[in-house]
Amino acid sequence: MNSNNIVTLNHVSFKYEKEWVVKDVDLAITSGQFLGLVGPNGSGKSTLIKLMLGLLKPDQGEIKLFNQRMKTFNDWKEIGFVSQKANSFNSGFPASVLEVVQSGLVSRVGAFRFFNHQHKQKAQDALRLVEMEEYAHATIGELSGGQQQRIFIARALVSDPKLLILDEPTVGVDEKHVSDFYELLRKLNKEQGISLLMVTHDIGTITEHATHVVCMNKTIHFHGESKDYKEFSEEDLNHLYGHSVQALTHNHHHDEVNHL
Ligand SMILES: Nc1ncnc2c1ncn2[C@@H]1O[C@H](COP(=O)(O)OP(=O)(O)OP(=O)(O)O)[C@@H](O)[C@H]1O
Repeated sequence: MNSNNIVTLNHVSFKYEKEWVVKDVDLAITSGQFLGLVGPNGSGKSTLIKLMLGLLKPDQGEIKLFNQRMKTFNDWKEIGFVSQKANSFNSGFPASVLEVVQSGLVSRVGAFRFFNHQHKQKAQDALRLVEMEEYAHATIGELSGGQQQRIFIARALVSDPKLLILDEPTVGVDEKHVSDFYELLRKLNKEQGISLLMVTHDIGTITEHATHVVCMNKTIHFHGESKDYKEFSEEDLNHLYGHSVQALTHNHHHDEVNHL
């Protein structure tokens, strides 16, 4: 047992129906890491995250959060989650940015109580962290995909989590804003000390940002420091993805990356 472990998976396997989707996964996320999770379409990345969040139950193996068994763990404010479709709000959706961010505190406040000044302050602090303070009173649907993404990160940060899990957060973010987005993640990781787990298809760029990389296709094929992932050969990747990924590692355009 490592006291720095935030998430620990021991021999975790899961199937929705007959086929294993996650098979015998051993993995630890330790405090301070920025872990990039990559793998082909349908390789079990989102399923693995749902298992970590307690939304699915493993068929085999065990998951611990902060060294506590999932069954007894109830400190969910320690884990923030931003889902895949968080940045596709309909432009008519009638909620202000501040309301969306405050809604991240509902589990603390209780569904039928009102937000007080302190909650509003926390929401404003979270907006400052993602550099969206001036949009507090804007309507969420008016913002661009990239701006909405930041708001949903603020919503996940409002309860001061130790781990932030992001499922494909750069999808829908304008390409010219992707580097600003990575800069935000760097700041959260290095300056705020928040550990990050990010699912991404950007196998070409993730090693520049993440401290560690996990590459999976049902089982884990690589888990280590980003610098060592670069040595995981193109041949290994082609084998794993079942086709040539050479072009993809040098081209970060989403349309092409999504073919993985
Ligand atoms: N609710 C479900 N019921 C049945 N099968 C499912 C369900 N959700 C996912 N699957 C299947 O499980 C496998 C893994 O899916 P998962 O979404 O975890 O992969 P992924 O790596 O996140 O994929 P992508 O990169 O395309 O988002 C796929 O074959 C998928 O079709």
